[in-house]
Amino acid sequence: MAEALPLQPGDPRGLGEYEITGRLGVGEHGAVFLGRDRSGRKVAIKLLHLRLSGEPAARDRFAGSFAAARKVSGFCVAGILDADVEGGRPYVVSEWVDGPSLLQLVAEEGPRGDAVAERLAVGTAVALAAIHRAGAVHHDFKPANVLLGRDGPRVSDVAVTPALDAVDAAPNGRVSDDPSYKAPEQLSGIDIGPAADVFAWGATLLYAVTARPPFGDDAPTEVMQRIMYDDPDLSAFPEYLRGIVAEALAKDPAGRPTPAGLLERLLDESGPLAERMPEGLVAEGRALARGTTPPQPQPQTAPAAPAAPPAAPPPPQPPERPSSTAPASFGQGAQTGGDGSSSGDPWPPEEPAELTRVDFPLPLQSAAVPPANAPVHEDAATQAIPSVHPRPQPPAQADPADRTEPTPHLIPGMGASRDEDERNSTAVLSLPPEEPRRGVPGALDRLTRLRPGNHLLGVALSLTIGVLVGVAIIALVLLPQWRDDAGGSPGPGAAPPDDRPVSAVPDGFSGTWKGTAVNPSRGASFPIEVTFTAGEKTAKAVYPRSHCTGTLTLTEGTNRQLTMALAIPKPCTNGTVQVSRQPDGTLQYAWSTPGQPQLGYQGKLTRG
Ligand SMILES: Nc1ncnc2c1ncn2[C@@H]1O[C@H](COP(=O)(O)OP(=O)(O)OP(=O)(O)O)[C@@H](O)[C@H]1O
Repeated sequence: MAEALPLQPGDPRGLGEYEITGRLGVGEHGAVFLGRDRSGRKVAIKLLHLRLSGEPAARDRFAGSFAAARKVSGFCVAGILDADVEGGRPYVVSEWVDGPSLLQLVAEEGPRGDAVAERLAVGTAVALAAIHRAGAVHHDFKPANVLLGRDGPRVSDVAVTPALDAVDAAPNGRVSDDPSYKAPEQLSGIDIGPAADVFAWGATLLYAVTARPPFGDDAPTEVMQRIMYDDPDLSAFPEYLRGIVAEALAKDPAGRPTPAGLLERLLDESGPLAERMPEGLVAEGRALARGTTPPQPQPQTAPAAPAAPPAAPPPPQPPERPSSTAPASFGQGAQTGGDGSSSGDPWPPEEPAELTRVDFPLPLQSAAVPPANAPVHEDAATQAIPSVHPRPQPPAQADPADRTEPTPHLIPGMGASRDEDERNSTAVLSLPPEEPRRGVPGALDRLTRLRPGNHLLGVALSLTIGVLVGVAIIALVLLPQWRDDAGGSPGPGAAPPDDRPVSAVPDGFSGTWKGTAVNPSRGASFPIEVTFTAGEKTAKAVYPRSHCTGTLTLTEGTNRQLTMALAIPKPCTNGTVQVSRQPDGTLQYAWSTPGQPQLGYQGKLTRG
């Protein structure tokens, strides 16, 4: 690969004090040129697609974002040398790195082996630790920004994204960006901090060992969905790296190690990596892990590395011939471990492993647990046990046995005390106060006020009234409820039908419903199909784009709204679903999972 491509018509020949000599490439934020400073040193100059407003505050914010980044020193960073925001087109000058990006190398030569993975892991963790230690963040760490110099990996584009964010030129989570290496919090826009770089570190390493985007290569919305909910397959890592990468890819930023924490683990005395890394890198990494001043950057030459290759960056080589120019540690050349044994990619280069599609074996969230206070409907028989109190339930009434006021007995002479009997002899045959009188026909009401001539008549009247009251309760309260539970429509005058509880899917939900759910905070959307059958306790949920079919199980519901637990296989995610009938005849479908409201999505489904 040539050092740089020729300049094109329209490319600048100079920027400020820098002479432009060639083109290194074009990224999303602008073209990168090879240049020379006054001393003749080669530099990389990124000319940003950005016109800052004349507003001084925006320029200050933009320039300020580089202030911390310029303090970053270390052998694993392509250091920021200069940033100009005064001219018509801002540009950022950084150290030129003689080598391809990790993206280029893996795209051309396939997945890297264990030795490269571990060198990348340590080198880039050192870079991130140095960046964070300087008070900066990267926020666009990805394979394109890991440059493979002849002496090790170097992280480029430090502070460019935060600078653009500072002037609202690159809002986080923008759907047009490739989200593959963004952390969940960057997609949701909540709680974005240095931990996002650690997530990107894990995702970038996964790309290096699989040659596949860590969360698939579908549409950005699908990728975002997987970043938010799914754990990628890490089986391509050697065991000693797998656990560390898994922690780096934790969905919750608070659950991720810091770069210093990564280094502590990676360079642990008892671990296998330290002795395979260049001494200078180990010293720098351990100092960063301890929070002490790192030693002067040392070249990252591996302890027993083979003779350094020629200076030119590694071209994509045809497999027939060895790469004489590839970086010793990253290209096709053999890698040598600290013990002198070959621990790197062998020559001829290993065939890219027959990789299965990146898999997402475990849904993030376990099956949703219904709220603790949610009534658990058992079977239809127990559900049908009559309750004399129509729902919504009134406050629980005390057991009559606990009352201080004795309840008048229905049958005169059977009161709790003599006094009571006397009271009852003149004013009884009323219903107990807890029994609602509504629904008792007027004739019965009058009957209850009759003074009985003797106990026999009283007993007869009481029994008659009791039976009639029971019949009335059954007719007015229980029958409509039974009809509802069976999916029937409520009788006239039964109120309010929509809020009546059900233990099975009511008629109104019956059929197949289709629509699209969206997560507005992530700009993600995906189609959903749900099929309900009246009288069933479960329904079928299909997410066609992700090829998932799940089961919704009713946990609680009314004629209008059902709360259901969604059990669905990977790559989709379990959760709690609420479906509610809308006045316009549609269904509102809302998915959620406890404690993570930003992950929720919802949408309107129509029958069909
Ligand atoms: N400091 C550098 N030294 C050598 N080459 C560089 C340097 N910085 C960038 N490049 C090269 O320039 C090209 C474009 O880099 P750039 O950073 O713009 O890409 P990107 O990261 O994909 O884009 P963006 O960061 O804008 O999304 C890449 O091929 C990269 O290898």
